[in-house]
Amino acid sequence: MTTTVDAATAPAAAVAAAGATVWLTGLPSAGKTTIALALADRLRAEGHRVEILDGDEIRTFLSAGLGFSPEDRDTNIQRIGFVAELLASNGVKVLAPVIAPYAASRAAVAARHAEQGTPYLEVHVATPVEVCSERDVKGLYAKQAAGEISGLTGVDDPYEAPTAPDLRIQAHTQPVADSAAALHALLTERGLA
Ligand SMILES: Nc1ncnc2c1ncn2[C@@H]1O[C@H](COP(=O)(O)OS(=O)(=O)O)[C@@H](OP(=O)(O)O)[C@H]1O
Ligand SMILES: Nc1ncnc2c1ncn2[C@@H]1O[C@H](COP(=O)(O)OP(=O)(O)O)[C@@H](O)[C@H]1O
Repeated sequence: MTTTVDAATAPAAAVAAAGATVWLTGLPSAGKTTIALALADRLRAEGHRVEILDGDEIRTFLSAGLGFSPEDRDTNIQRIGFVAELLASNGVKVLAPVIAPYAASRAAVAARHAEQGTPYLEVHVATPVEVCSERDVKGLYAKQAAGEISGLTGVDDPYEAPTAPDLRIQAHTQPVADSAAALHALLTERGLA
């Protein structure tokens, strides 16, 4: 059973009360967090309850001690997916700007949501690695190039791009507001905003 609300007929209050998880997957510095923050502002202004489960922050608490091996990344994703589903099934719009490089990990999160009848949207923030490495918000690309770190997603570690996301955003070709608007339109189309 799905909890998605029919946008055409549902009152605004019901749409605002419908929970969902929106997972923004993409490379480091792709713009996942920036777009999630812009969408969160808009949703909150419209009366939605919103939580952002940011990969970076989660690794400080919920996933403290985990590294970036395939196993640790999967554990991280499943933990975030678990919390996201709990929140979403209680009426929260959950935005997860988390790399989630492996298709199987993402599929497991989607399956958990499907089992519970909780709406789940996969969004690929498809900024190319050349643009991400120029932005290099945290200096990781420079460190990898200098040989100070290895295993950087999209450079010397895998990134399995989604083959059929609910939405693929060419985020580098448009302003942040347009990316957030595209995501908002998707939520509206699904009866979630
Ligand atoms: N080796 C390596 N590869 C990828 N990312 C790295 C690495 N080391 C540190 N970081 C920084 O960790 C931030 C959070 O990563 P995530 O939890 O989203 O990664 S994962 O989904 O578990 O793969 C991630 O945050 P974002 O840049 O916001 O995506 C990175 O900045
Ligand atoms: N068109 C754009 N869309 C999204 N972010 C952009 C864009 N142009 C520049 N940026 C910048 O790129 C950086 C992306 O960083 P961030 O959102 O933390 O990425 P991620 O969460 O994917 O690691 C931010 O500093 C943001 O201001």
